[in-house]
Amino acid sequence: MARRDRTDLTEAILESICDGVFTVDADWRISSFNRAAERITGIRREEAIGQPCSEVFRCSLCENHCALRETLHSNKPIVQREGFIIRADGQQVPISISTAVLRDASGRFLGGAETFRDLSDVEALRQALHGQFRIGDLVSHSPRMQPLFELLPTIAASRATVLIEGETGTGKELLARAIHGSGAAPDAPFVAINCGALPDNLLESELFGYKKGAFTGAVQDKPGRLHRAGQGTLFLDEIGEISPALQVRLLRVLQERQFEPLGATGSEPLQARIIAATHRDLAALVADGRFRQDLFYRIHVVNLKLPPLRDRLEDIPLLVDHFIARFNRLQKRHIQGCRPTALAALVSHDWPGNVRELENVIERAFVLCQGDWIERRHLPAPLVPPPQTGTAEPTGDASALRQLNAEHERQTLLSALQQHGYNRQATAAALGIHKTTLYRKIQALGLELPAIDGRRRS
Ligand SMILES: Nc1ncnc2c1ncn2[C@@H]1O[C@H](COP(=O)(O)OP(=O)(O)OP(=O)(O)O)[C@@H](O)[C@H]1O
Repeated sequence: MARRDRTDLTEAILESICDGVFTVDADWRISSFNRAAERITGIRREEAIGQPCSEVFRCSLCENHCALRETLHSNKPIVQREGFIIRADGQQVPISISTAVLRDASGRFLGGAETFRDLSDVEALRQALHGQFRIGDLVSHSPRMQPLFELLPTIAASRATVLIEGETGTGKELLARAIHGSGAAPDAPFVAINCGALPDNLLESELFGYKKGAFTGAVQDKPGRLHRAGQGTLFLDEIGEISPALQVRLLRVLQERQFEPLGATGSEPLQARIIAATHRDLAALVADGRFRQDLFYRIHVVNLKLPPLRDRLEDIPLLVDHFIARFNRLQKRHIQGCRPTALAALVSHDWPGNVRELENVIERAFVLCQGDWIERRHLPAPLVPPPQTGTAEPTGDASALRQLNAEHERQTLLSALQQHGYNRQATAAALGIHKTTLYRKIQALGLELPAIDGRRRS
């Protein structure tokens, strides 16, 4: 075969494989970059060729564990080393890397070749196996949230009215959006209104809308949110705050599935699905006579309860990673994670503001953190109180405290292991404990570590 034909054939093969492939010359500049590499990294070939590979291929291994550098030094290929890259859009993509030295027919050194495989699907499966759930933007791996995630597709497929209960910041609106987004009409409008934020008459006109001339100042028709939600979802946040008069009007709308804008001569059909939410105990409000029982039953058809964050501490590391990834994407930053001591402080906090408070704490840490890792000093004072003096015994339920400490220790160990690629020697050194102590703790806490090369490390 002629030399030119051989080159064309090699190029055709490179373009047809679904793993990313790039080659570097002796100066570490990229000399070829296939189509799959463009897809996985989000960087176009024209932008990549001729650039130093570490500027294009921003990989977690680049700095200390560059596989290609190791191969070029040792002359030995590396097969499927795991790491992640930061795509051009800031998204983190898990990959596995294999490397080889490139030589011509006479054995002359040409450079190196790296192939990399997108492990996003594998990682998603792995997360599913480890009990992580995600619907829309809502993430959790708490057993307390599991029934909710299991029910969600069935609830989303129905048009039943839903009542979501949960403390402030637990994700009620996010859950409502997830139900809407997983339903039959995800592209239909999702219209939210906070019933606790508006005075009665304004809330009424916002909900029902009005016709021109309905009152002084009504110079033109204004459709209400019941109308604007169309065939989508109307989210009534803080439903527990509406006045008795408006409770009656709302009850009629739900019973008759129609509503009348102020000043209208006829009624309009209600097409939207209603999802209501409250941070109050609505049944207690009914018992106190402050919320109508008949309306309660109308909106209580499906009832979902979001547990507070302090009752699902195991979600904190996952949520922290989730928010770090989001802020990295939004702010074009490359923060890698939280140091174990910072994570331990986060797990020990009570979170009265729930997930929203955690999100704010991470956002604040992004402002203060100039390096790659969020540390304890980047957290606000209430989370890192100065060391206690005195010898007073801790008060409260001892078993709850023990449980919290175990969870705290579990998260600290897991995070440290993760940061050191599950290398026990390095993890023990970082934590300042002996390797056998680390091993004992792993056993005692029943930590399941990921299988690597078919072996399970524990
Ligand atoms: N499980 C979760 N996964 C990811 N993000 C979450 C989760 N729960 C809450 N959040 C985030 O926390 C913040 C607060 O959530 P949301 O507004 O849905 O809470 P809420 O219960 O409706 O609050 P409020 O009662 O104050 O109206 C949002 O930015 C949301 O994206």
